[in-house]
Amino acid sequence: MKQIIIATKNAGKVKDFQKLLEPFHCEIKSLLDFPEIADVEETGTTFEENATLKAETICDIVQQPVIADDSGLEIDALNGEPGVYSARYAGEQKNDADNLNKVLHNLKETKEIDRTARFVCVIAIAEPNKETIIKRGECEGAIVFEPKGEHGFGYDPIFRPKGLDLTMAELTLEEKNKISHRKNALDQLVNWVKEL
Ligand SMILES: O=P(O)(O)OP(=O)(O)OP(=O)(O)OC[C@H]1O[C@@H](n2cnc3c(O)ncnc32)[C@H](O)[C@@H]1O
Ligand SMILES: [Mg+2]
Repeated sequence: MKQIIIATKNAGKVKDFQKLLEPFHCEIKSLLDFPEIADVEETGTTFEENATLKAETICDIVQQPVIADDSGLEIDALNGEPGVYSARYAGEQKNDADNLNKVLHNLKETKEIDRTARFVCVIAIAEPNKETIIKRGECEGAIVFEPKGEHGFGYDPIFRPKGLDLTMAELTLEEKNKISHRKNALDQLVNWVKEL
């Protein structure tokens, strides 16, 4: 069975990818299986730069196909913040609850109609001696006023996908994976994943 390494230490992303990649019958590993590999410093200013950096750095180390994901939440009323800085929005500790509470605080004067936002996911696939492939997926929606739901991770409890009356965290993993930014990015990479 072919093995793909997801260059992330985020357990929520690993779960998303495990489910999304199930149809391809490959063995999924992540950096949680390689605790000796240090975090890649995300020095880029775009999702594309950071996804490429993570994929290529880890591919250099493991010498096998690597998928990296750089993602985040863009909020229109905050000029696109937290954006590429989503993981550390409320500080270096990278705490999901702190991050979403900071968003709610910064939007407390913002009316429902102005709370539009989108999740962005850029996936980079790096393979030894091949050019890295990069694709972007998005999921449009809005920021609610109170966190709701127990599923998912990160900002899921405060993000309501467009057309739904539920937050992303109130959806099951299967339901999230039909509409998510990560699904929309991976859909463009199906051919590459099949050939890995
Ligand atoms: O860099 P890696 O190791 O992959 O893990 P990370 O958690 O640092 O990941 P990013 O740098 O890509 O930052 C992504 C941020 O956006 C959030 N995020 C990404 N995808 C999400 C999703 O599907 N649902 C909710 N929040 C998400 C996530 O919680 C982080 O705060
Ligand atoms: Mg990160």
